[in-house]
Amino acid sequence: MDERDVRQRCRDFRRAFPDAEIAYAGKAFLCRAMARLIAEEGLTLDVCSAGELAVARSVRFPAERILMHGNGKTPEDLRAALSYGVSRIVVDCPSEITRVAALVGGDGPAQQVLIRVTPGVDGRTHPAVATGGEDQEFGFSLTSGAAAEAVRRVLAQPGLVLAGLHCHLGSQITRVAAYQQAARRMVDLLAAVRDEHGLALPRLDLGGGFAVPYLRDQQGLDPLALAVPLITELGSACDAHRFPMPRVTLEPGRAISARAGVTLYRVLGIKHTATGRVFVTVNGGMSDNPRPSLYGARYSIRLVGRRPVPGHRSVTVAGRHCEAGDVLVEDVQLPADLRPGDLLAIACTGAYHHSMASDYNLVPRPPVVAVRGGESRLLIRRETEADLLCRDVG
Ligand SMILES: Cc1ncc(COP(=O)(O)O)c(C=O)c1O
Ligand SMILES: N[C@@H](CCCC[NH3+])C(=O)O
Repeated sequence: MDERDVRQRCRDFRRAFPDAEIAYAGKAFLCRAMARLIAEEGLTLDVCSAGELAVARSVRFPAERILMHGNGKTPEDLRAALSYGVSRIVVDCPSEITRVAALVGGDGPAQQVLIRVTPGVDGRTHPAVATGGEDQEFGFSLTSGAAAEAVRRVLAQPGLVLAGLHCHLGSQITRVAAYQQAARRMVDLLAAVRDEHGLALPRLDLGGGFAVPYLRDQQGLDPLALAVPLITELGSACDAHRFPMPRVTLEPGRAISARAGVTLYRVLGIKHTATGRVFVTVNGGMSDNPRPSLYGARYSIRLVGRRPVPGHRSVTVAGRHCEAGDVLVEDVQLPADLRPGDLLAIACTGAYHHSMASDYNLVPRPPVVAVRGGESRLLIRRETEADLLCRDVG
């Protein structure tokens, strides 16, 4: 992980949206050093489990700068959030509203909540990461009236303070217009809440999902390109309803950490199939990067550490797991003299790689190393056989 890159991305967001709260989505990549960095850069942290919160707590991340998300928060998640005193809990289910209120009880300080709204906006992204439309499991529908009903339920709970509304369109969103449309619809709802309850909610959280290009021919969404059109749209929607401009929160995950990450693999073997394909097998795969098999994600890869002799050929880089689908990069040009022992580097692996890694086939998870100014430092050590066995108590 290139530490300077992560810090620069945090600053880019803060500069593009000087009046907004920028909340890093920890699900993209979180460890203690990352939580410290996010705190130092003045960002808020979005956690979605007691586990992510435990990392934040272990570095004393300020509770007033933590949001808790999740469409299925367990009682343990909620208890952890309340006992640490997180700033806001984003409620995502009718029963969660009463559950949080019951946990707060009559004596404790009231808990601030946001309501996660499904705005009915198509982010035009991969269906597995699209959360702005109706037919998926996140949020209270704006269209059906479920969101307005959730507002009534929260307002009826004395232990809860409704701080505002939230929506998240999904991930890898490239269109500014999708965020503008969501902003308009959310302001309509804020105005409807004011008209019904006489209450101008102060906060509007428009989620994350800002696209990152993994390959040269892919489109990203630069915070600077988004900022003016989005904030202008929001301002005119507020003006139209004579609604005071709410405090905006944005929750970038991938856009902060993806490009900082490079994964190194060691070539284990090279095989020619009867059909004429060349498979290069490496010492990792779907256990450190499930994204090709989940979303058909594509990556760039290159030989590092030595100068190849001229000449390339098309190969498929496969992982070491017992699945024919464990392919990291398909049909890519790599040096023809590639051999076992070589190192291959895959770019743009700083988000949703280590955080989605598994122990499949009991292959230990790789370490994470930070680099800065020519120095390297271990952030997460390599998993060992002892780690793999330590929970196995049978
Ligand atoms: C509620 C919420 N906020 C923010 C994010 C961050 O998304 P991304 O990493 O695509 O910016 C996610 C994940 O998609 C999310 O579920
Ligand atoms: N894991 C997904 C993104 C999901 C974001 C979380 N809501 C990816 O790698 O693209």
